[in-house]
Amino acid sequence: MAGEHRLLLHNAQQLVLICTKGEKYLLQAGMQNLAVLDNASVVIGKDGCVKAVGHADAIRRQFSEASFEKIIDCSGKCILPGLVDAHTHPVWAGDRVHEFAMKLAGASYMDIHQAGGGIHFTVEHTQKASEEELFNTFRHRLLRMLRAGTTLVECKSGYGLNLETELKMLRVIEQARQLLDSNISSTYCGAHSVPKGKNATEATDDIINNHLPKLKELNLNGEIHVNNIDVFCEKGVFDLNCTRRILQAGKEIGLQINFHGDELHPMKSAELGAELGAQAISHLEEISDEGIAAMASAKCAAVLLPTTAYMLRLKQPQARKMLKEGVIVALGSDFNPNAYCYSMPMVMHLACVNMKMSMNEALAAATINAAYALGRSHMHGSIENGKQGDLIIINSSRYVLKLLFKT
Ligand SMILES: N=CN[C@@H](CCC(=O)O)C(=O)O
Ligand SMILES: [Zn+2]
Repeated sequence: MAGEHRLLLHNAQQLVLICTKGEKYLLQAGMQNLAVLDNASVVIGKDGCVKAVGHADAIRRQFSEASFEKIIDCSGKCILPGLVDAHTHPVWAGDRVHEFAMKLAGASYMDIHQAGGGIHFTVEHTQKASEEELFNTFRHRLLRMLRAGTTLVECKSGYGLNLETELKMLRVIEQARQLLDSNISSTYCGAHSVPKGKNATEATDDIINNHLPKLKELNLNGEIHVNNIDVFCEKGVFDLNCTRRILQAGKEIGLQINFHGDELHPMKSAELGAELGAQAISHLEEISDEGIAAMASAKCAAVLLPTTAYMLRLKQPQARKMLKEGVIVALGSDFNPNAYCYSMPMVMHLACVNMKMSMNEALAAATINAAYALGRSHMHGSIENGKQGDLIIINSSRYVLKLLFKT
């Protein structure tokens, strides 16, 4: 029987399952006690899903008569589920290296934004760029992410702001979804900034009256597949009221709420997200105690972004307090022209050093919990029967050594 199954990975020194009971997310206790098998094997079926996983001897017995298209000897190596990056801005043109110099000289993120730079600078360049140019740079970035172990990545629009360019970005994301190996969760982020010539209320009206109906139409006829709606809820950008209106309207057309909140100023974004049934909120450096409690009881994931606090010299998000209070903590790279990091191993490393997460907590946050933040943990984020067989093999006998220590 030739190639009855697609793949056998056998004899791994460590096989990091993450969890084993179909958990949709892990809270602190579960994150600290990840499921790991020593001397184990995994079988991937023709459909690309996990068929069996277990101790090497048991798999050998169970599949003694079976044939495989490919067999990889993983002796001395570790197998993990593909990493999940729950927050990126990967489609854009025009670099912002000049702003790094301004920041090093003391300018804040908002100083640059209010002077017309930052997101506005990227919008200007992205509006002018062709779809082909955007696709080519995006493709390169996704491949770099894949090489660093990311197999599911959230990708935002948000450097268009006008309908035409937002749709151009979403088409580019759609093209990558169809042509490349990475799994993508696509996010409409037309409220990433208030476009020049409009105030926040006018921009909000434009999004609700013009952008969202068009997205609904294109989603329904299958031209694009947008999964999430995002808003930059921040002082001087979109206030709580505009944010509420946009997120609510997005939810009404079937999008999951997943937005930027409580980053530079306390906005009560966490409380709003919990109230609206958000799947996730990102950043949260300035979250209130009430916001932490509300997110814990609403099962709304906190997507923490260690590169942002590092690059902008912000205070660190309170990962330890969130974990203690029962929040589902996930991680993202926040890859964008201001935080140029493709690597989830580096993000996990920063989460350990700067946010005081343990190595196991960081790995759970970059796998099952990041998948939950995207509403995809039924198929991604752990190695369990029936889930997508996106795996990484690392050339190390202990996963902590190579993945979290030597990033
Ligand atoms: N804070 C808003 N958005 C991005 C930054 C985007 C940009 O500066 O281009 C973030 O998540 O960090
Ligand atoms: Zn962001």
